[in-house]
Amino acid sequence: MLSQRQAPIAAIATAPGRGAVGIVRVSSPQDLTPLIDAICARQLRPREATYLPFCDAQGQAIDQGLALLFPAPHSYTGEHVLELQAHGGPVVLQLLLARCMEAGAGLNIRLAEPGEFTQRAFLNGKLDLAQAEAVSDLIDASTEAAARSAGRALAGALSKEVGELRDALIKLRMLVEATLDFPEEEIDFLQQADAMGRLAHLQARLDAVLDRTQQGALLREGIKVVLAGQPNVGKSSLLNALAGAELAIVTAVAGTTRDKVSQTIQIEGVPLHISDTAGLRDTDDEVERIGVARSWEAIADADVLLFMHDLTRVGQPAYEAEDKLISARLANVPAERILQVFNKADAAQLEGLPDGALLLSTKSGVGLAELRQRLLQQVGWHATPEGLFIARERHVQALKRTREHLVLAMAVASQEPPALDLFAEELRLSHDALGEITGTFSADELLGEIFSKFCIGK
Ligand SMILES: Nc1nc2c(c(=O)[nH]1)N(C=O)[C@@H](CNc1ccc(C(=O)N[C@@H](CCC(=O)O)C(=O)O)cc1)CN2
Ligand SMILES: Nc1nc2c(ncn2[C@@H]2O[C@H](COP(=O)(O)OP(=O)(O)OP(=O)(O)O)[C@@H](O)[C@H]2O)c(=O)[nH]1
Ligand SMILES: [Mg+2]
Repeated sequence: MLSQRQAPIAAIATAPGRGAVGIVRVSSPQDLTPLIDAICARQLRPREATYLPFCDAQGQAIDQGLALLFPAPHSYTGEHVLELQAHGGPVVLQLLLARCMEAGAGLNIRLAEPGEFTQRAFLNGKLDLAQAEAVSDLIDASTEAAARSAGRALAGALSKEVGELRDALIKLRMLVEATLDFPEEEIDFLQQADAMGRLAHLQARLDAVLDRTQQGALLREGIKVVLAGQPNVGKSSLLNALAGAELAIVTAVAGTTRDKVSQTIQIEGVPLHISDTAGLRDTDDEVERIGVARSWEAIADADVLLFMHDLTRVGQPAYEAEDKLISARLANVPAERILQVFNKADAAQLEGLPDGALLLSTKSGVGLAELRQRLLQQVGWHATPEGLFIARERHVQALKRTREHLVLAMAVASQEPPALDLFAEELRLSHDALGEITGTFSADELLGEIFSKFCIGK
């Protein structure tokens, strides 16, 4: 690992394809002069763009571009970074990258792994882990709200919240550890230092951060919504209405949809990955049967199951019989994940419906706005995107573990007599869990997992 880290790396740092300008960048702990001499044929002033020809091994110009040298440690990675800003065609950039590999052979240069520039920035203390993840989330953001929130996380919004919790935790730990050294004072400590009061305060702050982090994770991961129900109830019509486009075929024929049709839309910046599925029924049609099997798979995988009823058929014996069969099979889907909606409100009489039933007409648009709100409510979205930072499920889990150990510490402290060493240990475990977010305590394995999901050149 270490020797790998020490080799210079190179990659095309702009998305492959046609762009006006493209960048090949090199990051190296060693001095890059030999490579610069070979390609740029002159010295570069630090952090100053120089317009020059990029030379191949024969001294022929590959392109005319800007060379930019960031000497260590004042660069993105904290190492020496050379940027060759060229014309953005894929072939010229590949040529330039190949030229860097050739000219850097003596330095043992190799191609960069995905995320390796940012990983080096992390290892050299330029970014903490939460910020490094935000770099990737910024690039991958699928909504404007997600991009803005990733920008805030990159600027350190999550790190700052975590840092404040950490400081409070460290203060408490210092008090406890000091007391451990003077066992005769143990009994008084918890009262004198108001350990319980501090813990309660810390927990309240942690809960606030956890809430914001959960909202940030929703913004990043989005929600998997599956539209299901009997054939012909209007599932595909709803997908089209939500997406604002004719994505799925709609006909009056029951059994129109066979394959799952998926589309990501956004509501208040929260990405919703919506899947329309084949109507649920027993059928002799082989293709439709496979479609229905896929519907059930999608249902099992849904964050929210939007189960649709057809008001023009509710109460009819055949419809109700089918509904019973389906309901029995739905019994193992947690009730809080299911949102029941009643469609075709424009064409039916509306008596005898359950209280709070969500009425809809994909035809007239009635109930759509309410449905959007209910979808967000269902997954616990209550934030306004302004001021939010993007986060990941990993951060949520680490905060939950931090909280668990705080709660255990409180339990220990309220025993008679309190076991101060156990109290100290729970605080330490809480501190460790918190440290996983910014990467103070993170296994190599976790780091590998995180950075491998980046795009190449980042
Ligand atoms: N051309 C180019 N544009 C880019 C990047 C890049 O690597 N190259 N970035 C890549 O992601 C982002 C900018 N990130 C950067 C982060 C730090 C430094 C840097 O030079 N840091 C020094 C000096 C800081 C200062 O002067 O305040 C340092 O940290 O010491 C440069 C770019 C977006 N735009
Ligand atoms: N009156 C009325 N008709 C609707 C409404 N929504 C859908 N329909 C009609 O109901 C029929 C079935 O609509 P689809 O969207 O194809 O239904 P589906 O649930 O996807 O059907 P399958 O793919 O066969 O499972 C079509 O003729 C639609 O025009 C509505 O709100 N009101
Ligand atoms: Mg359909």
